[in-house]
Amino acid sequence: MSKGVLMVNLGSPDSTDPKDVKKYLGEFLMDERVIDVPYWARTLLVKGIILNTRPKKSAEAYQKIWWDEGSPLIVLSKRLQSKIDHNTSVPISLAMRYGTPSIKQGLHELHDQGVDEVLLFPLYPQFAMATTETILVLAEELRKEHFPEMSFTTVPPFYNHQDYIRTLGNSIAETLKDVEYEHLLFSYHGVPERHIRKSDITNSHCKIDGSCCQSDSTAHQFCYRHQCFETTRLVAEYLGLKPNTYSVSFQSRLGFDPWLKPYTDRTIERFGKQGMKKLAIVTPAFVSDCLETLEEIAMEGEEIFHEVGGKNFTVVPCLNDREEWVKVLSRWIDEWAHQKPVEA
Ligand SMILES: C=CC1=C(C)c2cc3[nH]c(cc4nc(cc5[nH]c(cc1n2)c(C)c5CCC(=O)O)C(CCC(=O)O)=C4C)c(C)c3C=C
Ligand SMILES: [Fe+2]
Repeated sequence: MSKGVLMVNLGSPDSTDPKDVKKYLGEFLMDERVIDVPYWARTLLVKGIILNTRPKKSAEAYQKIWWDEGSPLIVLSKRLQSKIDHNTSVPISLAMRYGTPSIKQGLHELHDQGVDEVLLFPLYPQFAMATTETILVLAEELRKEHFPEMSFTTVPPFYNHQDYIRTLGNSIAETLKDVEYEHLLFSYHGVPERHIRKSDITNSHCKIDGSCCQSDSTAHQFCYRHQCFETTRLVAEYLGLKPNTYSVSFQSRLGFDPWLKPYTDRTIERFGKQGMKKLAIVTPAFVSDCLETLEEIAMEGEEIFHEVGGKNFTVVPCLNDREEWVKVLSRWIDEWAHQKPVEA
């Protein structure tokens, strides 16, 4: 048996050309775990409505953050992969759930190196059906069809892992060490409330009423909302943050269904209107900076804050290819690679 790792992130369009953005959004939004309505309704919504207007708007947003080497999300994921590759002895491939390099390409790359035992590593701290689950489902479909000799092990969501909490906490502390701020906002990517209910394995726990995420439940294993609150609680504890100096919000909603609240844009606006002048924001649902952090938070978020009288707006960068993070991931991979197979 030969081991290898497939790290998977979300993906980006191939370029900022609206045609490429349309292709990417088409693949992304036609995923039944992202827009979870029946196929006919999804087709009508995505191909009949969203893809007629959104690609132009999204392409303009991508143009504001695009780097000479390409999409920040892809460039940063590649830098992370390359640094981990230097630290570990097992082959590491990188794939994107949407766009390129695809999961199929990543598995082929490992297959060509003789790998038959794969560690699937979704690059998401918190579980969501629109992120972790869709990666695992697609990878398994591809395995059955094209790589039946391969076996998979999965890295579980690491939202409460002490190594992740420490690394995130240190990165926040480093960014904010000489910064004056009145409040630290933990802004997570939003999901429709319906997604949270669908992922409730008990079918009865989830109320999305502010209290269910705090009580003990096996449902939390798959509850994005609970996991976001836990990451926040643990980081706040690690940093010794005082109550009421930090809070949680959810960004990037799409469509008219209720999404997780409070919404980040409205929270920033409210803070400014209440007279807050110095706000810091961290985005722990993303391990790599991307459109959602560089444009929606660092540009749009700052504009909203300034419009309502806010002054200092500080954004904590994602973990990206930070040395401490590279060391943590390399160690996790090495520990998996060198563990002995369980005897039958
Ligand atoms: C129904 C739509 C969407 C759900 C649900 C959703 C969940 C979700 N997404 C991320 C991470 C990222 N999303 C990004 C971009 C993005 N997300 C959606 C829609 C949903 N996301 C759209 C339409 C887009 C594209 C841009 C746009 O048109 O606004 C990105 C950035 C990609 C990049 O190229 O930089 C990330 C990362 C998470 C973690 C998540 C659920 C927890
Ligand atoms: Fe998204």
